[in-house]
Amino acid sequence: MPDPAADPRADHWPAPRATSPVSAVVSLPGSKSLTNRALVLAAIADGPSVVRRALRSRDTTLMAQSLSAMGAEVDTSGDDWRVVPGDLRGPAHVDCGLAGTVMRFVPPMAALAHGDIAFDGDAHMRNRPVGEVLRALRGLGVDVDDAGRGALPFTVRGTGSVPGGTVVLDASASSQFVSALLLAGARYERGVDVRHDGKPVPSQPHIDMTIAMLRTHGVEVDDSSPNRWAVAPGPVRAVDHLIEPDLSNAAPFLALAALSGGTVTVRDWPRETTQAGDALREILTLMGCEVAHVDVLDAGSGSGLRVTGPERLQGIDYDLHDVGELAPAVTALCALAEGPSHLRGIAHIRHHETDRLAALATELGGLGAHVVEHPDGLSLTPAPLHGGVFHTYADHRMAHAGVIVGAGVDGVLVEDVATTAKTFPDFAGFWAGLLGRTPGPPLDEQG
Ligand SMILES: O=C(O)C1=C[C@@H](OP(=O)(O)O)[C@@H](O)[C@H](O)C1
Ligand SMILES: C=C(OP(=O)(O)O)C(=O)O
Repeated sequence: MPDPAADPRADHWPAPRATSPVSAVVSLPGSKSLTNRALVLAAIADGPSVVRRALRSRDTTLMAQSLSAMGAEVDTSGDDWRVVPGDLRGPAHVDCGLAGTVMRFVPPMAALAHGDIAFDGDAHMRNRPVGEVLRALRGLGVDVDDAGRGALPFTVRGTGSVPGGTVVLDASASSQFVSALLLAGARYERGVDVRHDGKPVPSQPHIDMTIAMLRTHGVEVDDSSPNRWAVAPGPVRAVDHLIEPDLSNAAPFLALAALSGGTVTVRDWPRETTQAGDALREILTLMGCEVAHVDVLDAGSGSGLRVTGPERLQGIDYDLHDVGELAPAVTALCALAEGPSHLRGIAHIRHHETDRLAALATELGGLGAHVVEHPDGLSLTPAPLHGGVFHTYADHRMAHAGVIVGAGVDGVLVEDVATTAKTFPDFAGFWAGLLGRTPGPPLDEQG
């Protein structure tokens, strides 16, 4: 008889408990942010290229499909995805799903196509902000029809070229607005000169990632002045990318070490990276963990990042403005800590897959946590937690928060854990395998 409790398709998945210190070495799938940038750049490059160890997940599959729909050849049959740019053309339809990177990054390149490119997505995607990108595109000479909504659904009516030039926008709701314009900007006749006017732009590492990747493609980017990014017109050279493991998706795995007093090593953690998830090294250190890059893994060859959890997990006061996507996992860990925490600077995560501040306050509060919701963050004071249903709001990182709490507390049922497929194939199976519950895929090594 299969164990129904182990079935990640169940509406309410009993999160496995870490009943003893977890000891494991894990290999994680590739970065969503790196994969989707590499795909966009490959599709507008001057020749064919390969995206090695691409992440295969809902967000990256939607990106690949949108590029194919516009005329690029994208072969996703192996682990290394091959992209041959073509003449971009419409009519085509782009399904954004719930992927911010598809909804924001694809319209500026769709503007280079001949013909109409129509965009829509999941129901909640119609609430996620994109109006500033569309307004900026109009300012750069692109015809966009959004019936005045400033949101999905909309149509980009491409003419095969974009004048480009200077544009001012408010990117305080999402760094992706800036990344989107920079990624396609070199292919505009005058390039782009993007200026931000508004409250601080969040997620700076993601803008740095965009700029670093553009430079790898031979694109000239001037980011020497604050709140201004200029991309010179010119070709986007074809380059092969090797995708790093997704460091933000490492959060729940490293959290397991932190909450159980065990040791978890994530293989191939880069020494240098633009990924926001690298901030986990500092955050977990502040919470009392021992964190170290290791050149040779205890269990064999290869390198990685090793985290060993403390006897008593400490709370933190931390500004997550630059690394907001870590907030759900970090908040869940703070709910298990022995001291109070204050997480600040993340008003913008109310526009992520769900209003994450409200969702975290509600769901952790429902399990007994003392959480106060602020306009730009959350504070938590230690309280005994109990089991119950943890709702996920179609948000992969809410599911990560749920399984983290469930590893530390009996009887947590995570609703729709399968929503993790947005950025991590078979997350639940992997997680269950790690905690000794079958079925689960084999891990590299498990102590
Ligand atoms: O450019 C990217 O790949 C991302 C940028 C960030 O978006 P925001 O700036 O909207 O937070 C991040 O949270 C998201 O997960 C991925
Ligand atoms: C905010 C996120 O995703 P998106 O790329 O859809 O904005 C996220 O993955 O945490």
